[in-house]
Amino acid sequence: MFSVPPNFYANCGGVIVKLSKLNCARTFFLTVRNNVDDYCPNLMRGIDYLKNPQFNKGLAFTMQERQALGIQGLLAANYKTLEEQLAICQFSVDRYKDPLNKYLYLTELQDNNERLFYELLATDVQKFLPIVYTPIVGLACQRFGLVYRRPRGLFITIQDKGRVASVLRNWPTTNVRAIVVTDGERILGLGDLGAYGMGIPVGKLTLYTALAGVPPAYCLPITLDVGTNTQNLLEDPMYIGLRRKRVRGEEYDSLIEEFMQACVKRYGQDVLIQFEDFALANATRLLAKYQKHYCTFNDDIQGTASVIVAGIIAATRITKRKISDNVYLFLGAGSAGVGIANLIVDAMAEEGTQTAEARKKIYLFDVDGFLSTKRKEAIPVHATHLAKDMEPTKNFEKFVGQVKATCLVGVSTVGGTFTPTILKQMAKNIDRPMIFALSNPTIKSECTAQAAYDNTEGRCIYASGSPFPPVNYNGKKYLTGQGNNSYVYPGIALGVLASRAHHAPDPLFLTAAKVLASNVTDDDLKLGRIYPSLGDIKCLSIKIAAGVMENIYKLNLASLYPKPKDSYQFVLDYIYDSSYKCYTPQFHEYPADTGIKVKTIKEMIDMYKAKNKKK
Ligand SMILES: NC(=O)c1ccc[n+]([C@@H]2O[C@H](COP(=O)([O-])OP(=O)(O)OC[C@H]3O[C@@H](n4cnc5c(N)ncnc54)[C@H](O)[C@@H]3O)[C@@H](O)[C@H]2O)c1
Ligand SMILES: O=C(O)C[C@H](O)C(=O)O
Ligand SMILES: [Mg+2]
Repeated sequence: MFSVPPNFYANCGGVIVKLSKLNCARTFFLTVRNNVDDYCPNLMRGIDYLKNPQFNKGLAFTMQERQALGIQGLLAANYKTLEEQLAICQFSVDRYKDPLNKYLYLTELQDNNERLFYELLATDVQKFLPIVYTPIVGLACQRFGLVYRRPRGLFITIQDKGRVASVLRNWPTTNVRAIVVTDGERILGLGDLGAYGMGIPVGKLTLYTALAGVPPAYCLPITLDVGTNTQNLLEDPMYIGLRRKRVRGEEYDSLIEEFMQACVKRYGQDVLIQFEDFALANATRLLAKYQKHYCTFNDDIQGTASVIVAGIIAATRITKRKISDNVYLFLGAGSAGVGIANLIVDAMAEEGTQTAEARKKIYLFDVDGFLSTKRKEAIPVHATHLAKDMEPTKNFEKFVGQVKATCLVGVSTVGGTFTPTILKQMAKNIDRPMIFALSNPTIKSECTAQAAYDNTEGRCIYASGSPFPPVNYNGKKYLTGQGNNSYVYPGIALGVLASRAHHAPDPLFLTAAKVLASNVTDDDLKLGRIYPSLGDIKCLSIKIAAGVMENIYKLNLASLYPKPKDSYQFVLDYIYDSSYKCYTPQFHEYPADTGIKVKTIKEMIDMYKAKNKKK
C-alpha cells in the first residue's frame, strides 16, 4: 500500500497524475476560475483551502477534512462550529471602539474567510451594514491609504489606455457577471477622493451578496484612476493613486469607451456595469451614451430614484394624498436630484397625470439657486426640462413657503441645510410633510431625524440616506427609515443577472419601487418608517428581483430562455448560499448488484465453462 500525498497529485478523470509545482498552481487557478460554488477537491493543494477566502473555513474544517486535504497541523487542534466562530467574530468586532477598526476587522475577515464574513453580516444586517457600507465606508475611503492591504478590486488607470483589456485579463476569475465602477470623483458627499474611492465599489458589491445573494465570484469592483483634483490627496504621502490632476475631455472619454468594450469582450454582452459616484457631468452624460448599448445603469441616478419613489408611494398610505397631490422641492439638482424628479414624473404618469402637469409640481434648487429659466447662471443640461419660467431666487428658506412644498428632498451634499426655520415652514405648509435628507455620509445629511421631528411637532414623515438612531418625541419612540439606494440596487441587479438581461432601463426601477413600497407594513408606518425593516432585506431583494425579472421578460430584454415558470423560485435557486460546504467526498448510495456473486477466480471460470458447455 502506498499513500498519495495530496499536495502534488491530481485526479484527472480517475487517473492519478503527478503535477509539477507550476502545473499545480495553474490547475488550482483554473479550478477557482471556473467555479463559483463548485469545487474540485482533487485539483487543489491543501494549503489552497486555507489561503483562498472562498474555501477557507478556519477551525471549522473537520478532522476528516483536515486529513483528506492535507491540512492537518496547519490548523490548531480544536474544531469550532460556525456558530462558535460567529460568536468569536461578534465579540471581536464589539471590542473595537473606533469604527474604522471595525471596518478593518470585517475587511480582513472578508479577505480570509468569505463565507464566515457573509454569515456574520446575516446575523445582524442592521448592525453590520453601517460598517461595511454607508456611513463608515465613507470614512474608510477618506483613509484608504491605511485601509488598502490586498487586492480587492481592480485599478485601471489613464496610463493603461490602449491596454485596458489586458489589465482586465489579470483579474483571476472569468465568470464575472457584475461590475461596479467608479472614477472616484463624487464619493458620497465627500467629493473627489480619486483612487481612495475604491471602498465604494467594494462596499456596493459586498451588498450584492449580503443583501441579494449574488455569488461573490460574480462581482468585480473597479476604480478608474484618472487622477484627482483634491490637492490634499496629491500631497498625502499615503495616497495610493496616480499623482496627477484629473484627465478630462477626449482622453477621459476614450478610456471609458475602451473600458466598456473590454468588459463586454471579456465577460460577455450581458455583463452588468453599475456606474457609481461619478461627478454630475460625467454621470448623466455617460448614462445617456451607454444605456441603450450596454447592460448598464447609474445607481445614483436610477437606484436612488427608485428607493425615493418607493418611499413616496408608501407615504401615500399615511398622507392619503396621491403622488401627484404633492409639491416637491429639491435642494440639489444633480445626478440624484434629477433622477428622482424624473421617476416621480413617471410615477405621476401612472396615476394619470400628464408629463407637463407633473413637472409643474417639481421645483429644484442647485448651488446657484432656483432652476429658473431667467437666472443668469446656466441650467445644467440634464435639468433644463425641469426649470421653471419664474423669477430667479437664491432664498431656499423663503421658497419653501412660497410654493407650499409638501415634500422636501435633500440631495445637496451639504449637511444641516434643512434648518429649523425650513422644517417649521414645512409643518405650516401641510399636516404630514415629507422630509428626505438623503446626502451621505451622516454629517452631510440635510437634517437629522431628531431635528425633523422636533421642528415639525412630530408630524413629519422622514427618511435619510445614512442611518440615524431612533427618535424620541413627546415620550414616543420613532424608527426612521433609510432612504438609501441599497434597498433596491442589489435586488434589481439580481433580477438582471438571473434573467441575463441585456439592458437595465428606467421601467425596471419603477417596478422595483412598487415592489419595495408594497412590502412596507402598517406596523412600519406606525413606527414612522416608510421602508421595511432591514432584517428581512434579503427576502425583499428576492421579491424585487422576481418583479424586475417579470418586467424584463415583458420588455423583451432577457437572454435566458425558456422563461422560468416561477421567477421567485428561480431567483431563490439562483442565489449564493454562504453556509460552509463539506470538502470530503460525499458518495451517492447505489442499489446493490443483485446478480451472481463468485468468491474465487476458479469458481468463476468453472461457472463460465459450465454455461458454455450447455450451449
Ligand atoms: N440616499 C441615497 O441613496 C443617495 C443616493 C445618491 C446620492 N446621495 C447623496 O446625495 C448627494 C448628492 O448626490 P448627487 O449624485 O446628486 O451629486 P451631484 O454632485 O450630482 O449633485 C449635487 C447637487 O447639489 C447642488 N449643491 C451643492 N451645494 C449646494 C448648496 N449649498 N445648496 C444647494 N445645492 C447645492 C449642486 O449644484 C448639485 O446640483 C450626495 O451627498 C450623495 O451622497 C444619496
Ligand atoms: O452609497 C450610498 O450610501 C448611497 C449613494 O449611492 C451615495 O452615493 O450616497
Ligand atoms: Mg453612490
